[in-house]
Amino acid sequence: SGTHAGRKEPVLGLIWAQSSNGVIGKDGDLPWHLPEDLAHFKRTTKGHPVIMGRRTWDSFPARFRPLPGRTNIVISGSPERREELAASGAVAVGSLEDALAEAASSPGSEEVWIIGGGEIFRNATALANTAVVTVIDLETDGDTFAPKLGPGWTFDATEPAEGWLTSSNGTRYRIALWTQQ
Ligand SMILES: CCc1nc(N)nc(N)c1OCCCOc1ncccc1N1CCC(C(F)(F)F)CC1
Repeated sequence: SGTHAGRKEPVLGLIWAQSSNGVIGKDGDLPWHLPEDLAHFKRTTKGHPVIMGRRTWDSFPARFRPLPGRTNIVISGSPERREELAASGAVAVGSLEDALAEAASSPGSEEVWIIGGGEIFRNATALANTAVVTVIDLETDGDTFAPKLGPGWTFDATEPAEGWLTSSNGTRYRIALWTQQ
């Protein structure tokens, strides 16, 4: 995406959108509508491999699957599901380790983006070196939550530095960048 191209080592990034109380999902969907975040998500991940869990793949409206212009790597423990996923345009693997190996040999692998969901994020926070978090100024309930970034993570910046951006639909949000050496 260029945002991180200045980095030396390859970017292994986590990208998610969350409410102010840490919700990232509810009943397999996003509990908000934020077009500017969709644009940010597409712009950041375009041209790079994306890694996701099977539930996140299932949460996409079918018209978005597979995300165009990037290798869609989906983690599923079920061999049957892996066959179905491969038939629908994903690269299906059985573990995060296999997903990272697949991503490393995919186009645009100087940046690899882990895009969800909660379980995958939790397993990846120890391995990733970048987190790009859309924080939405909204308290909402949900069933899936953002991971805690451990002590190795440093808060770098938000865009905008102060305050919030306001979406076309009035929702306020900002984008926070964290890194881990
Ligand atoms: C965008 C939501 C989003 N934001 C940031 N910043 N980081 C993410 N990791 C992320 O979650 C992507 C996977 C989950 O995504 C969806 N989950 C439920 C319903 C719809 C979706 N979307 C709709 C838009 C579509 C498009 F390709 F247009 F972006 C992708 C799938």
